[in-house]
Amino acid sequence: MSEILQPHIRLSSKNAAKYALLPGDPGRVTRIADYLKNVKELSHNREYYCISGTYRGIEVMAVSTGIGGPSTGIAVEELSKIGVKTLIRIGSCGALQSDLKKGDLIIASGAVRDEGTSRAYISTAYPAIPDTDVLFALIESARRLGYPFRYGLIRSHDSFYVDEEDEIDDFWRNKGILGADMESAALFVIGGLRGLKTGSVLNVITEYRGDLKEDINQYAEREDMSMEGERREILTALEAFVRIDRMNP
Ligand SMILES: O=P(O)(O)O[C@H]1O[C@H](CO)[C@@H](O)[C@H]1O
Ligand SMILES: O=c1cc[nH]c(=O)[nH]1
Repeated sequence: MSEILQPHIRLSSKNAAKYALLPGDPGRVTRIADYLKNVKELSHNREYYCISGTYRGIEVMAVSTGIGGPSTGIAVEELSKIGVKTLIRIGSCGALQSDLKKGDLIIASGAVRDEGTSRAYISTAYPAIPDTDVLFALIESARRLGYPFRYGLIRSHDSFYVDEEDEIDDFWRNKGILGADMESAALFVIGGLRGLKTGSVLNVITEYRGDLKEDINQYAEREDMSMEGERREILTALEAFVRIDRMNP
């Protein structure tokens, strides 16, 4: 555990909690604060906005990762250095299956490693999977809260605006992949290599063959079911921390 100030998240072991929520968007950190008590603003540097607080008596942090594997990898490494042990991504994603609707949750049981960051660490023979306790805790929490969700494989990618994105989506859809994000694979692989417990719960903000740009604009403007999905994923992850903490107090 390092007392040295980490250069990107600008935190040291003095700031660490056992549990961290990892949204991509710094704006989501501000909204997470509404679910916590004793909220403290810890740091804000580049894409990393970091707060701490308590949820049902448990100390948690929320740290934004920015978009994509590289900035997520930096956050995960630096959080690990200061002593954070359990990290759950709460992200937005695009659905690849037609039964998934806006505001539904996808709990990732593994990620296709179609991005560069995890490959910079180790060959794709190494699996991108969450910690089993975290996965089960997320599933149980979503079930108890009564939220619509599916669990299964997702795809993490670096290719938001490539010309062939529809064809790529169709390829993975036909392999049964539920949705697409840009960070979960890096989180799972780096977390696995560093001995961390990781998980990922994603809010469907655009349906299969939906209007991606329009839907992301709606999310940025905090409209419709995407905000309800965000509320659901935050509570699912916080309740998962409570379950995990009961198992390993
Ligand atoms: O909403 P966040 O958590 O950033 O997640 C998704 O949104 C971004 C793209 O709009 C990517 O980071 C993708 O993974
Ligand atoms: O389609 C989408 C939507 C959000 N994030 C992604 O990575 N893909």
